[in-house]
Amino acid sequence: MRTALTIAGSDCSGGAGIQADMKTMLANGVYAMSAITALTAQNTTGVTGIMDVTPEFLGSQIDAIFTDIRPDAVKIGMVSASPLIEMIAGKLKEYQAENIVVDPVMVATSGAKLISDDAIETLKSTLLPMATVITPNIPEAEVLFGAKITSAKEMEEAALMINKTYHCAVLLKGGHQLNDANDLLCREGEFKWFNGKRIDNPNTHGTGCTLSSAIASNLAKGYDLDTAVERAKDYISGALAAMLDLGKGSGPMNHGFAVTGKYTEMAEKEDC
Ligand SMILES: Nc1ncnc2c1ncn2[C@@H]1O[C@H](COP(=O)(O)OP(=O)(O)OP(=O)(O)O)[C@@H](O)[C@H]1O
Ligand SMILES: Cc1ncc(COP(=O)(O)O)c(N)n1
Repeated sequence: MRTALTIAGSDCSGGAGIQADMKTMLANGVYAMSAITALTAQNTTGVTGIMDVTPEFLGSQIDAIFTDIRPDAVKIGMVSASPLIEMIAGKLKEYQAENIVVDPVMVATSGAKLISDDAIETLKSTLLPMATVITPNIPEAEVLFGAKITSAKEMEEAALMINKTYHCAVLLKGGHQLNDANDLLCREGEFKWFNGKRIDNPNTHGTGCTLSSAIASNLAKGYDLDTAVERAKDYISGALAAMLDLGKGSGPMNHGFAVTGKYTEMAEKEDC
């Protein structure tokens, strides 16, 4: 079985972060592992607390994983502080990790800031250049681009600049701000649009985490980047279309929509 690692923060309410990543990896048929960067106290309405792990303990988790079960792909999500980012970059270099997907998480859907300003600079100088692909949404791409993005044309300008500056492929997500379902991949100066069908679902907590983990899972299985993105978009569309409705705010998706069989049949039959 192929394996994938998520290095990210925990979302105790289960819709984003490590929890979304591992559900996504399971649903996409790979063995999921995690190195936790921070505990968050959050739910669908907001984040009430963040407790970072120490860089040393994060390093110990990554060592424990790579010295035993080598991941075929690594997804990196919320990392709030520079020393944690430096630890991740050092360890991934040491172990020559492959298929690195960086979701440059900066602000939660609920509005909470999940990264410090100096950590953004460290992210730019250390982790982005190591990535196979990075997956910013519009506000994150604006931080990397240094200007507002208000149209598909400006998405192309921003993606090209980010691709050239950080020497990594960029999947710029149209997302909630611009066109919801249409994302732009820029690799080696070439563009490819992935046009998804917009699903009318207000429950989008964890969409970014889910998409990046689905891409990592498909890279782990050996698909090329275009195919991995195509399959990841298909998966997230299914998870959104399942129309789960939980919590008082922007709720989580049903990551298990395609997981069917003996152990899920009661929930399917009785809608419980
Ligand atoms: N309503 C929707 N219908 C279909 N696809 C969507 C919809 N909303 C988002 N997506 C897709 O979900 C993926 C995640 O994009 P999004 O821009 O929501 O990420 P994000 O802003 O980082 O997410 P979040 O911060 O909520 O975790 C993208 O592929 C995007 O096109
Ligand atoms: C631990 C963690 N990581 C990432 C996100 C971003 O996800 P979203 O923007 O959907 O809230 C989050 N809320 N929590």
